[in-house]
Amino acid sequence: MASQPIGIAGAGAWGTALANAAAAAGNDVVLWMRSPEQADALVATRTNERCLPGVKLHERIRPTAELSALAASSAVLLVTPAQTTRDMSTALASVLPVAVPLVLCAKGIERGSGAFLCDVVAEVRPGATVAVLSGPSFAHDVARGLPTAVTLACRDTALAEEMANALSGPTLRVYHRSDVRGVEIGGAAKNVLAIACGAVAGKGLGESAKAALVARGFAELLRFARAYGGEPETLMGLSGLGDLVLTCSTAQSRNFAFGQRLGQGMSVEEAAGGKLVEGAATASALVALARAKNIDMPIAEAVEQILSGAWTLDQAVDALMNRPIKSEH
Ligand SMILES: NC(=O)C1=CN([C@@H]2O[C@H](COP(=O)(O)OP(=O)(O)OC[C@H]3O[C@@H](n4cnc5c(N)ncnc54)[C@H](OP(=O)(O)O)[C@@H]3O)[C@@H](O)[C@H]2O)C=CC1
Ligand SMILES: O=C(CO)COP(=O)(O)O
Repeated sequence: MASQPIGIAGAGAWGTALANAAAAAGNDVVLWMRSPEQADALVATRTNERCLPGVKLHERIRPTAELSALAASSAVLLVTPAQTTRDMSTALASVLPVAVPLVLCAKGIERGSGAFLCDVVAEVRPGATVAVLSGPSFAHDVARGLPTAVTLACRDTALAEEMANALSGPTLRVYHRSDVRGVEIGGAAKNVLAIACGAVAGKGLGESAKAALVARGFAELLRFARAYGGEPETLMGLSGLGDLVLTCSTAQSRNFAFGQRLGQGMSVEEAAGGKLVEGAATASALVALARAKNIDMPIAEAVEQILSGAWTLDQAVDALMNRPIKSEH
């Protein structure tokens, strides 16, 4: 794997941080972005000031706006927003040999279709190998070389191990697993739950309420994953509980910060502030999938009702607090 470069499609905060980590792990990296101007700027300045300010690009990274430059990669990490997965994997299918695995790094479920992102890729790139990389990892932490651990899942266990080894470096530790579905569910669902935690913080409802949301949110996550074929052990690991705890803890998370601003009384548009909020894009699909299998997900449901304008935050709190008392599970 080390003789060929690792390809990265998407040079936002996470794509750039992963490019640096992959290069630090001893790989040549081809970093694709859609804007030729941005690629020229990265080549000239060796920084990505717009997305990851203050971080120097590793010398083994080659920025480009030519998608075909990814064709010789040993694997391509797709690091554009979840809702671009269909278009991006279709575009990649036209330039990548089918043998090149695609590693999905976005966290979400496709809106409208309700499709898991791995299934989207399987549809547009039949026969190709798909993997998922997820876990508690802020781009800025990884880029600063702070110790971080994530999970890479692929049904081909030997390939999962090979890719995890190739991406692991001095400060990024990549575990491997075969449960692709469990890993992708953890990443997608925790963003929706983090919006609820942020709203609790923004409204000043206290640390006890926040801890209750994390615990009850995790119960929702487990229920959902079980119903959709994820392994409970996966959800108890980095990509489930680990990422839920991280994202529910700090306004460094865009999802948490978005919820916090909602809690302070801002509208949905104001609260997003032009930033990528994956939980807001995924909430309706997550809730629709839960309803389709009668999975009880009151916190995710409350987030969706707030985002759709059906409930105020006060109504959501009332709804959650006035559910029938029941056995905890
Ligand atoms: N940031 C983080 O800490 C982490 C993020 N993630 C996940 O990674 C994914 C990306 O997040 P992040 O990098 O932070 O987001 P950013 O907003 O920083 O970057 C998004 C990138 O995607 C590009 N992009 C947007 N739309 C398209 C499109 N239609 N076609 C091609 N490229 C497009 C943008 O290009 P342009 O600049 O031209 O608009 C930009 O380079 C998300 O799913 C997120 O949940 C996962 C772990 C950590
Ligand atoms: O997924 C993340 C950390 O693991 C990043 O979360 P945000 O998208 O909420 O910033």
